[in-house]
Amino acid sequence: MQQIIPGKSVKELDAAFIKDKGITSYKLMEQAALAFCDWFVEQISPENDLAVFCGTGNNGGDGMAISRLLWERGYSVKVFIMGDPANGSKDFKLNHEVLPEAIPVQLVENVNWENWKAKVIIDGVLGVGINRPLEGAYLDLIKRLNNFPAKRIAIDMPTGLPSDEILEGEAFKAMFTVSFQFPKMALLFPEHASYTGELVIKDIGISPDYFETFEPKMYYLEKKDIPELHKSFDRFSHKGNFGKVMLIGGSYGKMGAVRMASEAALRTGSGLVSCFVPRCGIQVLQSSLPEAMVEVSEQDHYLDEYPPDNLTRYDALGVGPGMGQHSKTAIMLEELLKLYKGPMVIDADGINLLASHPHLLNMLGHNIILTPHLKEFERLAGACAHQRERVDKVAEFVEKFQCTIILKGAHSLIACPDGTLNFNSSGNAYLATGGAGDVLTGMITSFLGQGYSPKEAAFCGVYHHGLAGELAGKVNRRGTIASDIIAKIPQTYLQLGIH
Ligand SMILES: NC(=O)C1=CN([C@@H]2O[C@H](COP(=O)(O)OP(=O)(O)OC[C@H]3O[C@@H](n4cnc5c(N)ncnc54)[C@H](O)[C@@H]3O)[C@@H](O)[C@H]2O)[C@@H](O)CC1
Ligand SMILES: [K+]
Repeated sequence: MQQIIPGKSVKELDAAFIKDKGITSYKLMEQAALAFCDWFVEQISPENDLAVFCGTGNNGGDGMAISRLLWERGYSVKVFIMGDPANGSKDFKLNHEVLPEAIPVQLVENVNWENWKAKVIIDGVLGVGINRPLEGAYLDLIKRLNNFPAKRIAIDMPTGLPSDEILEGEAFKAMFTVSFQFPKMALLFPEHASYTGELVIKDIGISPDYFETFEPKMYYLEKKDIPELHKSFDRFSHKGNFGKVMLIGGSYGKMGAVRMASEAALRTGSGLVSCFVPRCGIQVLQSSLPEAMVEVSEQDHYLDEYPPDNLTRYDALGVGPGMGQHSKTAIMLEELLKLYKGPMVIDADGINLLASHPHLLNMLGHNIILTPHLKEFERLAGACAHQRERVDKVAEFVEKFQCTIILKGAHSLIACPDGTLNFNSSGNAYLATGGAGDVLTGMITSFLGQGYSPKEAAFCGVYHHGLAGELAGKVNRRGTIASDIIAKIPQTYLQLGIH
């Protein structure tokens, strides 16, 4: 998996790579520029005139190299330099020197903005070298570019965005950020969505072993990582191999949640799916999901204090969807935690009950995966000012209670008891729809039931869920509903080449 390291470590990483490979830093910059251009030519046709803004550090060096390479590929390019080129970094200067004379170059301070035009703005002003908020001429430039009607593309980082912290002040509002080798952590924060735009990661050839010495252990979960996590089944496999799981939840008016989680478990491949619901749920489930078996609790409208009998029948449990927060249900959850030693996902009202009965937290452990969204997590662990703080709190929580946490959102964070923090790459905004979380619970429960470890189940569940959302979103766009995501689960296996 691709490791994410702090922006301040990038120089050290590059230096180790360059030394080891016996190449120059200029060559590495050229590789980065080529990777950017390979992506660019697929997106933007040469009819568009380009304005490339370059600082005088290595981000500006990238900008210069990209200007040359795109000009060679037939684009009309103009270069604008922010800062004093005489004080530029070594590789900025080298790339400045080899810039073809046909490319016009101007200092930003000399630009007459009246009648200035460009269809595409490429931001190579500052990258991971940023060490303070933008001010003065830098701030003026970025504000101007943000208001300009052009397509905006950032090289490595949008200028002004710190690589690992929350933005203070202003930054370039990119529609696309093409980041080299790994996503800088701040590009994954929800607060920065309008600055990062669509995130593209381009490999520049630095292999994973160069990352290993760096802390913290943060990773980016990508499509290529998923197939090897999957178990293979053959034609002699029987439904027992695919696991027997139970989804526990539902309450009066919220039976859909447990129904969707159960269908998602079936679509993810579970051999047998049972539900445990209040009495009022039996008709709903039996008539809308005939593949699932149903057991009922004594009460009509909520789950009473007694968990289902004989829990050892199940390979995994998923608890919480639509469950409500009745005090009797809290007792049932406590009993479950006492009695069931197999793997378990706890979601939604299950998490809310943990938050309102904190003594239960000490019963968590390696076999348990919690799947809170941001607000549910804050109910568990206290309010957080922003995602940076939340990431730290998630890591602390997991260290303390030794369970897995999946903090849901764009780039869901999977924090594991082995100390790793893993950000997901799949998914899109169409996943933000009622019931999508229930679908995720069903999927992870299914993987646990199929014998995947909690870490493998969390990775596969989150990745496939995001991918199903992407596939559903392609067809249904803003009209995507959770059932559409369920319907696309089988196709995610096809897309990943898994049988
Ligand atoms: N060999 C390498 O080091 C590679 C670097 N790459 C590029 O190099 C970039 C990092 O380059 P640098 O380390 O030179 O840093 P940057 O080019 O990001 O920044 C240059 C300098 O700007 C100054 N600065 C910081 N904050 C400022 C502010 N708010 N206002 C004005 N000036 C400010 C700092 O002195 C900083 O060193 C990466 O983001 C990436 O684009 C890529 O070419 C890949 C290879
Ligand atoms: K930039």
